[in-house]
This record gives sequence, structure tokens and C-alpha cells, in this order.
Amino acid sequence: MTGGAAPITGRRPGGPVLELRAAGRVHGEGPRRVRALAAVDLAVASGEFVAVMGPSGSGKSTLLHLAGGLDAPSEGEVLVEGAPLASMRPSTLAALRRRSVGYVFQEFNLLPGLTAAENVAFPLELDGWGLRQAGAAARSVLAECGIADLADRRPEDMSGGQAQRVAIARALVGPRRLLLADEPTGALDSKTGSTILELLRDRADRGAAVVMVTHEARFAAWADRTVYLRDGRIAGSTGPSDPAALLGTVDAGAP
Ligand SMILES: Nc1ncnc2c1ncn2[C@@H]1O[C@H](COP(=O)(O)OP(=O)(O)OP(=O)(O)O)[C@@H](O)[C@H]1O
Repeated sequence: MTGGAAPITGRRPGGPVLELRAAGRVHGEGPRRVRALAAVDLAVASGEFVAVMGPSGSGKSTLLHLAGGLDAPSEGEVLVEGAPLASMRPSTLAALRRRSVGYVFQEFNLLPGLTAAENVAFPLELDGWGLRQAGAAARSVLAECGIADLADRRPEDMSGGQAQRVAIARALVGPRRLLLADEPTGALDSKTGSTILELLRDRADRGAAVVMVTHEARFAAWADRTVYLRDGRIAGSTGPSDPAALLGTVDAGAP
């Protein structure tokens, strides 16, 4: 199996890959209490690409962290392929995160000292893939991301944009059913940004559920649906045709 053209299939055909049910998250206590997310209901099906937009501090990253099991909700629940994350044993949750969920976050977290190909192969090796098979899958996905030439380079010898593309390749490698991307185009020029959007779109078209936080309506236009957050709540949502129109109606705010 490679990160190439194999279909990505979920365990529960028909059911959402990701579901947030009345999910909320409060940080801190007393005067330091911050409500980051409140009563969010969101279901993302296999094959669906959802963009999340909203002003700075509106809860977008919190939503992604809950969706990927990196943080737990204070209220409500999060289900991946029908399984509530809260009821999973830590080892089961770790295996799900490693195998089924691909994360592209603003911090690249590439391992220094390992080449790009080794970094991309690493999650597969953790999951029991043989070195050769994992290496081949890594090189294939690096090629898909247009960075085959970086395969043998280490993160310390890359630009920020190059490291970001390697991190994206790492998130896409293997049979991921849920892709979570927090401003994946952040450090990239607009041509490379579009390439990454094409890759995410392609993964959704092949059956993954994709959730992407973005500040840019032109990137949200690649999604099937845009959900707009304000003060931790869903303030509106729209289809693919016109995220800019939605921004006009719900007070875009500064990024
Ligand atoms: N670990 C934390 N401790 C305390 N407050 C937090 C923590 N994480 C997030 N918050 C607060 O929760 C709110 C939502 O934060 P979040 O990072 O989800 O917003 P965001 O929409 O992703 O913002 P940005 O666009 O600036 O990245 C903010 O008020 C933030 O300060």
C-alpha cells in the first residue's frame, strides 16, 4: 500500500467520519476562565471537505484539536467513525490518531536529523510497516506534493515553506480517513498553496473527510462547505460557491 491512488475507505460507510456533538471547551478557572468553544455540532462525511473560518480567537484551532483527540471537550462528545474518543483506552486512541488521522498544524514538528523521506515514513513505521514499504510510500507522497527533490534533505536545511510541505506530505501518507489542517497554506506562496489545496481536495474526492482552518476565502472555495465560527460558536455555514458572501453576512473580523 502506498500514499498514492488507493481508495481510502472508512469502517462505517454512510456514517460521518467525524462528529462533534454539542462539543464545548473551557480553559482555566475563575477570572482566567476562557470559553474557547461552545455547543458545536458538526458532522463531516467521507468524501467531504469542510473549511472552518472565523476571527482570531474564535475557536478554530480548538475545534481541530478536539476533532483529532489532541484535546478533550469539557462538554459534549467527539466521535471518529462512530466511536466516542472519550471512551477509548489511551492505546486505542493513540493507534487511531496514528493510523487514521492526518494532522497539518502550524508547527511543523519535523524530527531534526531525519531526512524528509524518513520523517514522512516515520508514522508508518510506528504503525508496523516495513522500512522499505514505508520508504516507498513516503517517496511517492513527496512526489505527489511536488517535493521529490527534498527527500534526502533534513529539516534544518530547508526553508519554512519546504518544511511545511514535508509536514503536509507526512499528514497525507498512508490510508488516512480524517485529515485535519490548520492553515496549511500559511508559509507557502500562492502557487504552492494551490497545490496543497488540490491534494486535500483529491484526498476528499477519494473518500477522506477533510477539515481545514483557513483565513482565506479563496482557499475555502475548494471546500464543499464552509463553517464560520464566532466566539466559539457556529455562526453560519455555506456551500462551496461563495464563502465570501458568508463572510459579508457574519462579520469577518480580522484574521
Ligand atoms: N490552552 C489554552 N489555555 C487558555 N486559553 C486558551 C488555550 N487555548 C486556547 N485558548 C483560548 O481559547 C480561545 C480560542 O482559541 P483558538 O486558538 O481555538 O482560536 P483560533 O480561532 O484558532 O485563533 P487564531 O485564528 O488566532 O489561531 C482564545 O480566546 C484563546 O486565547
